[in-house]
Amino acid sequence: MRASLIQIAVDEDEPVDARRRRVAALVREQSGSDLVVLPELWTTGAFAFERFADHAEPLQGPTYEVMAKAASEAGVWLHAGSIPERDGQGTLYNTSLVFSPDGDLAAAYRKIHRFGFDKGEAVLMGAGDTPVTLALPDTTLGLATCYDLRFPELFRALVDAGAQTLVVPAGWPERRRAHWTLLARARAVEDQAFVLACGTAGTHAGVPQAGHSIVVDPWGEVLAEAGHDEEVLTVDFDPGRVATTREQFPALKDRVLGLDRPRR
Ligand SMILES: NC(=O)CCC(=O)C(=O)O
Repeated sequence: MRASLIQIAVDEDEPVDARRRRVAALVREQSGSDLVVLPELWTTGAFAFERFADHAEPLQGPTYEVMAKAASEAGVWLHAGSIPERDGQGTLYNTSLVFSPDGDLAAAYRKIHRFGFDKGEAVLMGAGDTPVTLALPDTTLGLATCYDLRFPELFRALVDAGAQTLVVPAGWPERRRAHWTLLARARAVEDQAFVLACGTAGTHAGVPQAGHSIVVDPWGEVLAEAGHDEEVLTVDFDPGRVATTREQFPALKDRVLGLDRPRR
C-alpha cells in the first residue's frame, strides 16, 4: 500500500481559495498512491484562532467540493485533513473528512480533544464524541486529530473498533516537536498499528510549525519522516504487518480492561 502525506505550508499571506487550488493540484499529482493524507485545519492554520469563525464552512462547503473532486480525479482515498466546520446550530467543530476514490464522503470525524485549555480551540469549538474507523480494501483506518495524539485511550477505542492504520492530521508547533515524534512512535508501539501523522509547515499566527510528518510501523520503527518545509512524504508499507506483529508479540491480548473505573 502506498501513502502520501502532504505537509502543507500554511501562512496567512496565501488566500484560502488559492491554497485550496494549490493543494488540489498536489493531491492530483499523487495519483499512483492508494491513500493521500493532508494536515489539520490547513485552510486557516490550527493556531489562527481568530480566523476560525470567518473561514468556517458547512460540512459540504468549498473545501469538501474541491477535495471530493481532487480525490476522484486522482483516484485515491483522500484523508483531506480537517476543516473548521459550522453546523446548522452555528457550533464550530474541527472536522476531518475522508473521501473515496469516487469522490464520495466515506467518513467524517469531529476532533474529540480540543487544544488550548481555557482558550483557543478549546473555547471556540465544540467537542466531538465519537471515535471513527473506516474500512479500506487493505486496512482499516482509525481517525484522530493532533492533540488527540496525547490521549491513548482514544487510540485503544479505535483499535477495539478494528483500526490497523492510525491517521493523525495535525498542526503541531515546532516548540513541542519532540513530543510529536515520541507520541507517534508510542501510539504505534502500544497499539501495534501503523501511524501516519501529517503536520503542517510554515508559520501562522506567529507559531512556527514542526513539519516532520512521520510514518511509523507497528514495531515502532520510523519508515519515513519529513523535514521542516512543505513536502510530500511517500511511503510503501505492508498492512499485513499489523496482523503478524499482533500474532508474534500478542501484548494486546494481555490488556486488563476496566482499570479506569474505581474498583470495590
Ligand atoms: N492543534 C493542536 O491540537 C495542537 C496540539 C499541541 O500543540 C500539543 O498537543 O502540544
